[in-house]
Amino acid sequence: MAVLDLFNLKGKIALVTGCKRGIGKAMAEALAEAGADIIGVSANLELEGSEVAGAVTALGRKFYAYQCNFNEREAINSFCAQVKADHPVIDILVNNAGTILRKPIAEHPDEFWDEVIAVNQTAPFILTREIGRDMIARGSGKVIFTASLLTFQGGITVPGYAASKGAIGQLTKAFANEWAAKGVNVNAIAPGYISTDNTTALRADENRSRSIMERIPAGRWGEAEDFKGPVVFLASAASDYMHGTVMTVDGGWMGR
Ligand SMILES: NC(=O)c1ccc[n+]([C@@H]2O[C@H](COP(=O)([O-])OP(=O)(O)OC[C@H]3O[C@@H](n4cnc5c(N)ncnc54)[C@H](O)[C@@H]3O)[C@@H](O)[C@H]2O)c1
Repeated sequence: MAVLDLFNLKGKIALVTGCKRGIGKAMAEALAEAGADIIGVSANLELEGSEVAGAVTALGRKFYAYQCNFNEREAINSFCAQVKADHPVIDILVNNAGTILRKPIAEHPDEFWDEVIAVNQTAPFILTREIGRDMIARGSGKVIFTASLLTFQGGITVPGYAASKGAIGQLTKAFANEWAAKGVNVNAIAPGYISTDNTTALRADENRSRSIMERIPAGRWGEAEDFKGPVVFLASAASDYMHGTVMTVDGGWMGR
């Protein structure tokens, strides 16, 4: 196969969670540019007529909008049943949706812990198990988890986030160990410090923002667009021999 054909996703269908904005939106658009139709899912009924839906359809690809609050276990189960009934074949699953709730550990409420673990850890586990089950039956599929620098580090005031993203690193390996021989690639992308709504407060704090930037070897914060290449790579035949990898996209932060 010619090398550029390895990245071609024509005829594939990709489910991207949390694709209304930020990294998920850039990834959905990139997968569509590479040829895939997109199933988008968001916590609210906000994807109908959204910018991402417009961008995907303008490329001549289909966009299917779904709603699911990943903080509700029953909603996840019904979403999985519905999307599998509507789309018997899903080739690519991108577990991007995530949330972060900050408070020092001594005052950290149970509700913060429960919500962050539910959205960042339990939902991607259930989705991957349910949608991946059909992938292993077919003998092909690509799963991409979204990790973080806090997959490797503890962070400050975000214990649930660090615990859930650490778990994502382990789940990536656990799924890969069972599914690599069944033709399904399971890998993760670990973003560094990226300019999205997730980091608005951090970037507004001039001192913290400057000290973060001084530690990034690339000398700049990341942008959502920096994830377009990595996601297409992990979703395509170009990465067929990659299993259980947590790929940092962090301007060099982890190597420092
Ligand atoms: N921005 C960064 O610096 C950074 C760093 C490391 C990891 N990440 C991870 O990258 C992913 C995308 O983050 P982003 O920066 O684009 O953030 P974002 O806040 O712009 O997007 C997060 C997405 O997740 C969705 N989401 C949140 N809670 C949900 C729920 N209960 N149910 C369903 N969907 C829900 C949101 O609707 C949104 O579309 C997340 O998993 C995040 O943890 C981001």
